[in-house]
Amino acid sequence: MLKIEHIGIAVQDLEASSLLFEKLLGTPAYKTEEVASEGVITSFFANGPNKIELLAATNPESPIAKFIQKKGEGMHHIAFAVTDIVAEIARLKAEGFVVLNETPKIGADNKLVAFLHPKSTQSVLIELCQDIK
Ligand SMILES: CC[C@@H](C(=O)O)C(=O)SCCNC(=O)CCNC(=O)[C@H](O)C(C)(C)COP(=O)(O)OP(=O)(O)OC[C@H]1O[C@@H](n2cnc3c(N)ncnc32)[C@H](O)[C@@H]1OP(=O)(O)O
Ligand SMILES: [Co+2]
Repeated sequence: MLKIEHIGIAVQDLEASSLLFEKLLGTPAYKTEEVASEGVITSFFANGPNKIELLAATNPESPIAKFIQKKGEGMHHIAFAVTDIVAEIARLKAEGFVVLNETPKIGADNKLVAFLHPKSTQSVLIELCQDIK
C-alpha cells in the first residue's frame, strides 16, 4: 500500500454536505462524478496532498443508502493507493482478508477499485485504488 488515497464519507444530501466541506476546507469540490455501478454520486475535495470523497446514494439499493439507514451519515471507508491492484488483492486474500470483488472495477476519479469486507478489517471498510493509465 502506497498511501491513503482518500477518505470516504457517506452523506444524505450531497449539495448541503459539499457546502459544509467547502466552508471547512476553504476550497470547493474539484470534481463531482456519478458512479452508476455503485449507486453513488461523489464529490472530491483536496486538502493538501489528501482527498476527501463525499458519497450520496442514487438509489435505495446503494451501499451508501444501506449504510446511512443502519449507521447514519459519517465515515464510510478508507481508500489506499496501490500500484498493482491484482497483486495486492492476491496478497491480502492470502493474508486472510475477505475481498469483496476479486476482479477490480471502475471507480471514481479514474481508478480501478476493490473492497475488503469490514468484518475482516476491524469494522472499517477498506478500498484499494489503482490509477488507470
Ligand atoms: C465511487 C466509487 C468508489 C470510489 O471510487 O471511491 C467508492 O468509494 S464506492 C463506495 C460504495 N461502495 C461500496 O461500499 C462497495 C463495497 N461495499 C459493499 O459491498 C457492502 O456495502 C458491504 C460492506 C458488503 C455491506 O453490504 P451488506 O452486507 O449488503 O450490508 P449490510 O448493511 O447487511 O452490512 C453487513 C455488515 O457490515 C457493516 N457495514 C456495512 N458497511 C460498512 C462500512 N462502510 N463500514 C463498516 N461496517 C459496514 C454493517 O453495519 C453490517 O454489520 P452488522 O450490522 O454488525 O452485521
Ligand atoms: Co471511495
